[in-house]
Amino acid sequence: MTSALLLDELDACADEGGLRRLGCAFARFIATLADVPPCVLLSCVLLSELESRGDTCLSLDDLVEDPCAKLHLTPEQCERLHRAIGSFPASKADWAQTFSRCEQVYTPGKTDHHQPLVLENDRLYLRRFWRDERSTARLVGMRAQTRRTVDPERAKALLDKMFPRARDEHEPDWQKIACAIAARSQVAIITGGPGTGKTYTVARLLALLYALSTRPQQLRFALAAPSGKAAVRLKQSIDKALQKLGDQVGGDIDVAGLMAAIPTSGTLHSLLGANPTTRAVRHDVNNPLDVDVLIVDEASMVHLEMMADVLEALPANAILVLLGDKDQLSSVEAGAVLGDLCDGAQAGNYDPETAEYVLRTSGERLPPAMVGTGSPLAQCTVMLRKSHRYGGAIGQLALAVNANEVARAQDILSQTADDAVAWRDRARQADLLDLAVRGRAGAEGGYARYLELVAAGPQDAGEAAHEEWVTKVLLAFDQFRVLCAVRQGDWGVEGVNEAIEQRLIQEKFIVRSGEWYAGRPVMVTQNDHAMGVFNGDVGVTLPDASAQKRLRVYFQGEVRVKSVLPTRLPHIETAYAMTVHKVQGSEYAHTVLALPNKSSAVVVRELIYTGITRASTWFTLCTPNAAVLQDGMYTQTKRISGLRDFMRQH
Ligand SMILES: Nc1ncnc2c1ncn2[C@@H]1O[C@H](COP(=O)(O)OP(=O)(O)OP(=O)(O)O)[C@@H](O)[C@H]1O
Repeated sequence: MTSALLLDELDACADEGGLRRLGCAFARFIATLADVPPCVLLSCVLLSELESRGDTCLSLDDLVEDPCAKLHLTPEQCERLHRAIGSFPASKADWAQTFSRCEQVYTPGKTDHHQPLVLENDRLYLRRFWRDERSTARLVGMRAQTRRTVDPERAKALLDKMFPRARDEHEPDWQKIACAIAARSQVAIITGGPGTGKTYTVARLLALLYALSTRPQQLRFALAAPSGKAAVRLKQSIDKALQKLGDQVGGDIDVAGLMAAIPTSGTLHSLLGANPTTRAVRHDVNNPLDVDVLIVDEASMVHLEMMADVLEALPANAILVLLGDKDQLSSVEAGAVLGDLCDGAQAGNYDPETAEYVLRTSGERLPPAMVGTGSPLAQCTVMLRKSHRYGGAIGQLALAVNANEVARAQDILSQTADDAVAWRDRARQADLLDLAVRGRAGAEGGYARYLELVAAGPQDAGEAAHEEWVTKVLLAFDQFRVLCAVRQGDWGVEGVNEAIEQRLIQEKFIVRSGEWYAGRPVMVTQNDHAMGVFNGDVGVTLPDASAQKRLRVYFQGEVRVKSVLPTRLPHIETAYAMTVHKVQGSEYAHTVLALPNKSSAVVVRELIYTGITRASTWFTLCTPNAAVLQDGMYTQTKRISGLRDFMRQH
């Protein structure tokens, strides 16, 4: 009876917009399977809500405090739920007992009936997240314990060639250390902020593996990233780094042979042969990937399910290298895998045996404070600590935000000596629109530049001139971007896009007669394999090369531009302004970050850090209310996950 009452109250909360319907439907489904106490049904709804926020499980500690508090409901709605439930288990042990008595909850050690819920390590899981966390921990743990044999003299000779030491350099060369460590590992993690040389390092790692291999011509490499754009960027950066390396090392390493052996880079979805509609993958433990070395870039964006799939599909003797910035926003979907795996990366936690190996193979001495005891994975993890891209204000600002030094961040933002950083505080939306159209003094950017190119059109008739023009327009558009933290309101991506469009019409940069017009930038919001466009791809609408001036949307492909008819793109949104989440893995010469006028759970330190580090040359912060910056910097997202605990068990 109370269960029925609770389910009705939950539906009422969903009707009022306070809860996702999916969670309520899940609770109803569980109630049809067995006689389940109301507090367990509420936990089902909570699990579903938490999943939508990126958590993989529900901690019993949170339940003891107040299960309703986590639901973000009104006090009145909470009271109704409390009334329907009656009383809650009083302690963590009582909650654990309630769950373990429930038929629909599996507790490891008991008979497994494939129940939809699982209780382990004082956490309640939906079964698929429990399975993925366990399997990720098991497979990463197994790989971390496997050592490959490396000839230390040969490795040192190669590493010395690839990383010549500057005379005045006294700090350890973490890039060289990363290569030495990764060369003996079946799984390696190379983490670091933007411009710390993750790609530079991995290009050298590939050269090292190639040169150390007894059968280099047969080595099968694969490069992948969570988004198409990041995949394209990875291959371009590796090619560039290898070309330079070839000039540096001459004939000592067959860099040309290596470059020929490296295929184009793709998304993780395409690597695994994922079916976009069913989530099924073609490659798994029974049909493993045909690779010896897999490099995954932007690993902070890889969600739990994807990481578990990659690990399952990778042959046991293949080398997996994860590259990413552990401090960036986590994946949109549930999990914070890279952050969890990099738990001790800052501290190092290297064993004396690792320190000795690193010294022998690279000549680098690990700082004594970082040597002690650590997990097997810590022996395979390296954090790069020196930015080669930012010496100035942007780098300092990113560091201050990351270290939660609010006053220092505000000082850097307020200084006027360095044009790289500017702060528009107490901004009105009109200030943001000025920035969006013309940029600011001391910094290039503003959408006027690419729209002037659009208006000028190709220099000549013919396909070649058209393609040259399209490439220039896409390049110019990609120099500048307005980023928003939220979706709704005057400072959200929807309102800002609309306002920028109106301003561009007023200033006659665009002529809009319908939904589609020349110059309209759009972002794809759903993968479309048939059209070859993927979630997050950004293109610009332009007249095609024919005399009819029919509009097409042009995207930068890996080698050439590709185009799609607007009518073939049902899932897009205008992209003058984009959310910070959507631009992870991208970089613009000038980035403008607009924060909303009220603090919210979305504006957190990782988001501000990720926004700042999208800028390569100029960064402008636009805040209607400076308190939102402060509040955001103080707040760090803590995704609930049991991966760290599972890792400790392996
Ligand atoms: N040891 C080094 N010596 C000289 N230049 C370097 C070194 N390491 C990196 N760089 C240069 O610094 C720039 C940034 O390096 P890279 O792109 O590898 O960094 P990243 O960490 O992969 O950046 P992102 O966060 O954008 O992915 C590149 O131009 C690279 O050539």
